[in-house]
Amino acid sequence: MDKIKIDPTKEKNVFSIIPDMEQEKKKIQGDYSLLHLGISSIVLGVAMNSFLPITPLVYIFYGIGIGSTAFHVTAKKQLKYETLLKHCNLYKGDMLPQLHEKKKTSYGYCLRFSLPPGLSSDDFKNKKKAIEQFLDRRVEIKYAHKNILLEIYEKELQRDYNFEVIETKGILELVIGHSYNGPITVNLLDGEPHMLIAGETGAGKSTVLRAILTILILTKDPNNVKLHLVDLKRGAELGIFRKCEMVNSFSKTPEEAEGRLYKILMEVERRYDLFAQYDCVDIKEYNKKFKTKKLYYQLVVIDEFSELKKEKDSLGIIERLAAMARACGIHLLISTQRPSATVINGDIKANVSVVLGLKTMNDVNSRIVIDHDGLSDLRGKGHGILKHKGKEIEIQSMNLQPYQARDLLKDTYTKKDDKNNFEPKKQKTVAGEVENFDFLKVFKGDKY
Ligand SMILES: Nc1ncnc2c1ncn2[C@@H]1O[C@H](COP(=O)(O)OP(=O)(O)OP(=O)(O)O)[C@@H](O)[C@H]1O
Repeated sequence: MDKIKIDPTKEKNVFSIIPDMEQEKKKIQGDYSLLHLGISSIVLGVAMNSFLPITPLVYIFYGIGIGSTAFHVTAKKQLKYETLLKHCNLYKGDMLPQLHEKKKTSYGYCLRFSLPPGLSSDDFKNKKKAIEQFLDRRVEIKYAHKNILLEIYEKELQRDYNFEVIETKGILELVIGHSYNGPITVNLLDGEPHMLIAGETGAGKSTVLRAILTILILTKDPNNVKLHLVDLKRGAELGIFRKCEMVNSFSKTPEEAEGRLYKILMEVERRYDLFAQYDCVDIKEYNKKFKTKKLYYQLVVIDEFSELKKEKDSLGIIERLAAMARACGIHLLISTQRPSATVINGDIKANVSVVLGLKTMNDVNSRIVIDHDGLSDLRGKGHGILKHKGKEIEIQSMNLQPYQARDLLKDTYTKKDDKNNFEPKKQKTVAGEVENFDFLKVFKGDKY
């Protein structure tokens, strides 16, 4: 590890400990004379303006003033990063990483560099501490598409957010947590229909899922949304929701889950037939046409969906649902603690585009989840990166413990719960919803 004792705010110190930086020092001094020229020109322009009528000369002074001040500021910024890279030995021969983009973000800045031949992303990552000392800021270094992303944090995200019920407008607009700019929501009816939550054990998947579902149940009309819960930890995590009116089915084992998924797939097919019959393109149009026989939206929630691979058809059905269910109002919210390439395969990735990446064990898993490193550096306990609509947002989920959720939900418990078995209340079928069809007979053996 490099030992550097400098005050990063004072360039003087930097140059005094790095002898080959003398030239940089001269350049910056040159830029300061530009700044002086800029300021004096503006002052002269203002002075002339108050004594003389506006003349072209005044404009020339203003022009020189503004131009040279701007040049000074840009050159100084550029030099700051060049100095940083040189100071941290991040160059090869006389080639520095090239700065391609500097973006203002909710947390500070993100710089995108390409690397010169011979310099690797690991070289960059090994210098994380040195860069942090130089900039006096927390940084994250990520590798994405052959570029290095250097995220500079001007602010820190709070570590603990108490749970609060946040109302959202959309029928399936989920509250994920807090970012630097306040609560963050994802509307599954607005372009990106399915969501994945991935992270190692203890990363906070169950807690964030609990908070999302509690808010959904407390704030949305159960006549518009129904939930299918699949909890392959034998019902231990999602069990607190099973008696809620909004919950349509609850599966605790891979076999039960497979049966339920077949049934949901049949419902997808039935809805497509309905749309074809009544000349509608999707659920929105259908519900507009048939106001008294509306189809409800369905959210299929699967906690630990990698467990489903024991039932050979289940992953295939999930892939199929992810690919075709959106137009008919059926959406997926799936979580896994095994973000391997076989679980989060190409089909899932292509169709489940909203991703909440929580802490992962290593960079390989991070790349599988969000396409670049970074998740292994998170703090855990609900600290995550949300990928949504082409953006990435650092979030902290709200802390909702099971006993708190149970307390909040008790008024929504409308179902009997005998010996832990879920007895779904006989649903009034909407527009002839599939209920008692022998789906297994029909689908077993079919290829999905
Ligand atoms: N947003 C949060 N704020 C504070 N503490 C949290 C938060 N999320 C999770 N935790 C704490 O972190 C621990 C692990 O959380 P949780 O059980 O949700 O993780 P998990 O990813 O579901 O783990 P597993 O896969 O082993 O079930 C718990 O003690 C929980 O209280």
